[in-house]
Amino acid sequence: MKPIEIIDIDVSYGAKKILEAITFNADASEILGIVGPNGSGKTTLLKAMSRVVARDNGDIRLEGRDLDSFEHRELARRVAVVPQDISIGFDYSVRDVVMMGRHPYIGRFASETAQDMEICDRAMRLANVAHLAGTSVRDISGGERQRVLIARALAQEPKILLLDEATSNLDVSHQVEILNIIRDLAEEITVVSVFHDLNLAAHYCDRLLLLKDRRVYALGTPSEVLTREKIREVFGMEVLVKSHPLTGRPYVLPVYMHQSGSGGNRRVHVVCGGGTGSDILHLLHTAGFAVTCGILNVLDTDYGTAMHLGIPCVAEPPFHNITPKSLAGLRECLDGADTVIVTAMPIGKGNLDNLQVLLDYPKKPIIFYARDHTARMEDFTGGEAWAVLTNLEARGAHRIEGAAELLAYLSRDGSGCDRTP
Ligand SMILES: Nc1ncnc2c1ncn2[C@@H]1O[C@H](COP(=O)(O)OP(=O)(O)OP(=O)(O)O)[C@@H](O)[C@H]1O
Repeated sequence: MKPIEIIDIDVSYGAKKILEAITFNADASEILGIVGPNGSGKTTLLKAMSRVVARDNGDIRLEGRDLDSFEHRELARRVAVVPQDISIGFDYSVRDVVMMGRHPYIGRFASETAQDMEICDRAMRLANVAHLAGTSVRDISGGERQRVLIARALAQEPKILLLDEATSNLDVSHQVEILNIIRDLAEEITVVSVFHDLNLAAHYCDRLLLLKDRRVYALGTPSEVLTREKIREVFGMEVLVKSHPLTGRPYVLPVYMHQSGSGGNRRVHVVCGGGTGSDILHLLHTAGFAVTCGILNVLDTDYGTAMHLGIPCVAEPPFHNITPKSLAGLRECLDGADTVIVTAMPIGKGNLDNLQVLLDYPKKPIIFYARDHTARMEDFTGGEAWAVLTNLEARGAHRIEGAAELLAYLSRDGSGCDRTP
């Protein structure tokens, strides 16, 4: 029996449908993260799970029992909520607020027992607010208030803890401290938490539920849910997803670029290597060019960038010379390209073929690209390559320095491609 099962629920505010056909369950001893854009219904889902808002239809089962069948105090002994709104109306002390978590256990006319006090003290210690016990909640910071509400939820000794962005007001060290406490607690209870920070969600959650357009868009492990494609689809944001070097969990790096759309799907092939092409691979890809690249070694930084961006790349395994098969792949890319960009990079025997092939394309517009003045072709290119580059330059290939200038050039006449002198 699952601690909580949500079966095909719809939730509305008046005539406005907020959630539709939501189905999932949370396992014992797991942290399930709810992620999704602003307004996608994350808070509403938590409210439905704690019976703060009613569902239109569908079932919610707590320990196999209909959520609606629980008497109020009975429910409060099982489900605790840390809300997004951390305002506390009255002039209570921190200890009073945390002790409210014991109300479901204390009879209406009874007073708190030594055991209640002990649990309350422990909750305050865990949430690092014990030193504020006698202070009014009006006289503490937003982050401290958030920790007080976490302590109140812990004092409730719930089986299911629902957190609505419960660490959003905390500084980074308190965020990690609280989430580590919650991680430890989750060995005994079920935690369902809304996260805006996808990296915290990836680190702390066993599974993620991604909401989009009122529905469950994805449900699975952080690696299954936090993919480039899904994030682009749901958040409309270009990101790189890498594997955290210490934990192996995914981490998400936003690509802080506007989608200019100036590429108009025109085709550009980039000959690069050693990280000299990564900036323009991003730039051209996000600008809407149909980019290909290679030939690259699979250990090359630029190869990694191409793979993260989903750019087709002709590649060789480590420590291999360029094979006829790869050369054929390169020719295929060059045949289809409107423009070829060669980045300023060291060119030795291993990658000289990349350049020599270009001599077979006398009419193909070629740009020698350097990221900035510190990366000039002269500085980086090996002697043997120089003759090829000079030859290409004599045929009209020309130099561009800086990504902005490159993009401006490619966008200038709608092609940047038919300017063979
Ligand atoms: N009490 C309410 N009455 C009417 N509409 C509401 C109410 N509360 C929320 N909404 C609307 O429901 C939608 C979902 O809101 P909800 O707060 O669940 O989203 P969310 O994903 O938690 O958003 P955020 O990421 O901004 O916190 C929004 O369009 C919101 O404006």
